[in-house]
Amino acid sequence: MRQKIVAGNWKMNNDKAETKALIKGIKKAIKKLSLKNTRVIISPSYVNLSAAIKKADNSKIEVAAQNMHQAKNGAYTGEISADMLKSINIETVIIGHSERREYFNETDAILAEKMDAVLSNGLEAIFCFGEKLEERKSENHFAVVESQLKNALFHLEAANFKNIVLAYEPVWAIGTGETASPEQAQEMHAFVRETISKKFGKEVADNVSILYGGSVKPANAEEIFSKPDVDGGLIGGASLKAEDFAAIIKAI
Ligand SMILES: O=C[C@H](O)COP(=O)(O)O
Repeated sequence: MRQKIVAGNWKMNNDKAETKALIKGIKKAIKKLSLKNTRVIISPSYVNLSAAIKKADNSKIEVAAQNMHQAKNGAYTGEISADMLKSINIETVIIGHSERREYFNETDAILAEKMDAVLSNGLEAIFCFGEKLEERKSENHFAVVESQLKNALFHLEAANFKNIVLAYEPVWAIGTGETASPEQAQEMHAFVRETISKKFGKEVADNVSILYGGSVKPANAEEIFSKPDVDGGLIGGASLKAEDFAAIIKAI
């Protein structure tokens, strides 16, 4: 079912004490919100996932991982498997963030394997995609996004989309302070929904949540979230301050 979602991607920030303190702050700040049909997700680093789950227990906050390896187990030094995440009660994983694509060479083919691993393990994926600045400037942004979706998702079954959240993150808007305009976000989200509809049918497309990510702040969240095909946000920098994150949640 299509849901409103505000997800915070903490990236490589916050040690254990900071993780617990930030969760405490978010819990306090959102305590009185009704959050009907709205999910709040945070995504701390691997080493703090267990502490985060414990701290977020009995609250409105879900905890997700930022990445996962596609293999079941084996000689992959430094990597984390689905079984390991499941063993600490993680149910959601971010896949395909542009920083993983850029700095860790995660290709569409690898991301397709990661999606298979996430879904076959009964986990939920927040699948990220989005064009780079030069691709937008050369007006190739729709083609780039279409190919990212095709290459990583089009081998899946329609039923898999029950466990997929999409996150459009134009790379030029991540951490730059430059946000896609609400119109640009809406235009791309509508295109993504149409692309999903053509391949998997209207019901799947109507029910999938599509988040926008890229310099979402308390000041611009409401306008971006007001667009009909924008179902929420994947928040980086502004998710690291409880008041800012709470203000973005309120904006939904
Ligand atoms: O995953 C989150 C995005 O990379 C957005 O980051 P940002 O809000 O700091 O621009």
